Amino acid sequence: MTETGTGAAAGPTPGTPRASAAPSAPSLSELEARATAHRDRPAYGHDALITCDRLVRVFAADGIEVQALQGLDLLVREGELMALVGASGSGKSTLMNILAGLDEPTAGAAHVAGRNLLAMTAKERLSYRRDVVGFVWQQTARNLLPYLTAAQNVALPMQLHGGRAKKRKEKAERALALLELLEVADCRDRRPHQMSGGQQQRVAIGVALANDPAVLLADEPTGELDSHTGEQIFAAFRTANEQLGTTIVIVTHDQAVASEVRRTVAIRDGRTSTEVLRRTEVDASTGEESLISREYAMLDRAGRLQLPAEYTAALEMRDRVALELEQDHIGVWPDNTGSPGPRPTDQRPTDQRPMDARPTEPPTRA
Ligand SMILES: Nc1ncnc2c1ncn2[C@@H]1O[C@H](COP(=O)(O)OP(=O)(O)OP(=O)(O)O)[C@@H](O)[C@H]1O
Repeated sequence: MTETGTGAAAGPTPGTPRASAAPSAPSLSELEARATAHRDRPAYGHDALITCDRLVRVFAADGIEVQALQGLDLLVREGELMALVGASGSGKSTLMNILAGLDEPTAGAAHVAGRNLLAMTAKERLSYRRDVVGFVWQQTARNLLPYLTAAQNVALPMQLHGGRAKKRKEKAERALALLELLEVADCRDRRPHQMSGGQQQRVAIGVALANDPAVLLADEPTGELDSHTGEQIFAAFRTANEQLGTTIVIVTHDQAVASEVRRTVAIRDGRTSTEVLRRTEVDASTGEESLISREYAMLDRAGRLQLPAEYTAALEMRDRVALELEQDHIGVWPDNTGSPGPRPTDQRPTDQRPMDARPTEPPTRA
């Protein structure tokens, strides 16, 4: 096997050992062509609605530094309804606060709907929070003003919105239309304490949608609710996504919510680590529909890949691994320095088979 200290992306021709001779120096015209290609290629995330590029957020408290985000990359396309999951302390809320315009990253880049989140003036930040993003928080009490009715709560962001002023009647009509869409029109004249937690959260979604934001952010919106009510809240998000086309990002610990969306991104130690994509497949012969779900590891822009802990533990991989580029996948072997390298695949006992990173036919979980 070829021993290599660099990523497979710069590896040898598939299936052949890495050449030992140094490559010849590129000519001036080759260097020029490379520089032009580099300059002309589209920027990372140019076609995404949300782009987080190597986002870092360091908190300093009592002389101790906490790296809440450690170079997080994330792209969200317009019209997506996706979930963010991760252990407590992995950085989910930190990311949401940055996307909501409530906090600023220490380094990296973040763009939402064409706004650069690191270069907004106080005035731009205010207009961003009013018009570009809407948010729904876990604590139902944080989402609504207690002394206003549901209809008044939904109309309030429209009243605070500057510029193209809507007439009072139009605002009231839009507030009612949103409450109807979210199936809480019957609560329009009730104050929050006269509504259930689930009704309050649906009204809160109405408030977040009032100014027709490009993005709706929700941090644990079903956290304080029982599972049945949680399903109803998730249905309300789906309605907003499908009928209004709003892009929605939901942070959740709720497995039912995470498994309902097409895309779930997991954050680990302040970085995106894995992603589960789901799609519906129809059996050509029976016409039966089934949900196909596949888990992918994230490859960052520097070519770094985080291997799942259970995989590395199963093969006792630590510190170093050996890589081999094959025609359609990359093999990853535990470091067995001092012992012969892995034998060709067909002669290897099953328990010594490498972990394969194939571009096609990844494991499928229903
Ligand atoms: N204002 C702050 N000052 C200091 N440390 C902070 C601050 N906010 C967050 N942190 C730390 O940053 C890390 C990430 O926190 P964050 O709240 O983003 O995690 P989370 O994934 O949302 O967790 P949870 O699921 O428990 O809400 C944690 O170690 C947390 O203690």
